[in-house]
Amino acid sequence: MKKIFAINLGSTSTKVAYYENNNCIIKDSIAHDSNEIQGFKSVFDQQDYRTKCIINYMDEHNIALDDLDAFVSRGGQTEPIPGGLYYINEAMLEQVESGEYGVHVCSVGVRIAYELTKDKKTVPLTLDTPSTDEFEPIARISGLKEISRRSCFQALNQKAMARYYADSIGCNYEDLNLIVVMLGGGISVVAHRKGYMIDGPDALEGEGPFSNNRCCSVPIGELVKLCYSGKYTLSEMMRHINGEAGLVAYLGSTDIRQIEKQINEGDSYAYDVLDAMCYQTAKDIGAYATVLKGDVDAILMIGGMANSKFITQHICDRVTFIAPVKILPGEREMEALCERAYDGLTGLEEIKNFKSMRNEYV
Ligand SMILES: Nc1ncnc2c1ncn2[C@@H]1O[C@H](COP(=O)(O)OP(=O)(O)OP(=O)(O)O)[C@@H](O)[C@H]1O
Ligand SMILES: CCCC(=O)O
Repeated sequence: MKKIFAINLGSTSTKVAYYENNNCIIKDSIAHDSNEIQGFKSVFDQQDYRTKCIINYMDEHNIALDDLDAFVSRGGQTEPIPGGLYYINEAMLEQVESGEYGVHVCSVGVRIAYELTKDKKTVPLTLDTPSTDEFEPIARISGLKEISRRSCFQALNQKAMARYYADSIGCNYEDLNLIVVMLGGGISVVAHRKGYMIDGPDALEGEGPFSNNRCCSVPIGELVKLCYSGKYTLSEMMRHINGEAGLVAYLGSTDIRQIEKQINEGDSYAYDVLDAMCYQTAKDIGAYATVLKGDVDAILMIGGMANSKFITQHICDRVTFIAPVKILPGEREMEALCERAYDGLTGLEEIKNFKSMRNEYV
């Protein structure tokens, strides 16, 4: 029997799951106090705190670290890599922790998986990391010669939900053309063509619709002026676009249920901001329909915000002429992490070794 433990670090929670073979024994979410989280200067400073929460959880549920065959974490950001299962190794951690490819708390998870399994038989794994890059060459040409467009979004849930949808209609993911709209902590609209995510945003650093605390695409000249205004250092500016922008900047909250309540009580400003987020998302769906040359089997709305009628309705109003819209709220990240780790352990799927390729082409 294979014993697998999975972790998935989000901004306000740590999701955990324990599987024996392909059977889910426990799936849970450890909620964190937002004041406690905000007290950390950088996401990387949360490592000890999150590790303690995970260990306590395992102790309370009699899950012995030494007995595990795999400890799998949602991945962190590295140079662009093919999708799939990877061993977490030092080369991967060095890139993840450099922050060069974007900063998100999921990056801390891979370090925790690695540290907790050191000198044990347990293998530390990650799957379909946010740096999974299946772009076509045309999608990389940005127009500014020094900057190549790159893929950075919640690839794990994008792939897991796309496969889940394909299964649910009796099709292969590899036979479908989909636009998958992740409405989660961030928003990413991605074109999937026959099993490959051929174009999508760098959702952490400035592309796509604005979301909870990210600004994403903005008028670029104005952004450059703000960078040189003397008001921000480089790291302050990075935090400004990914941490202090989006809904939190306009409305002081990322809680959609709370924002909807304000709207229902007559807050027209909150209405306009949330409507603008939906408008930008719909506009992106239109753009990605052209990537697929109009041949779109379905538009999937996934993630926590897909629970919001306001959001799904306001997006649908503008996009149903493109393709049928399927609303599949939530995520299948823990299932994907555990099931695919099992496939890796039993030889059904290759487990890749991460190796940096970035100096190979210079
Ligand atoms: N039932 C609900 N109704 C409306 N909005 C919801 C509901 N549940 C969650 N949300 C909203 O969804 C967003 C969070 O989405 P989700 O839980 O998919 O992201 P996450 O796991 O925190 O982050 P990530 O995207 O990095 O995985 C928040 O803005 C939250 O307010
Ligand atoms: C690293 C995750 C980026 C996103 O929220 O899409």
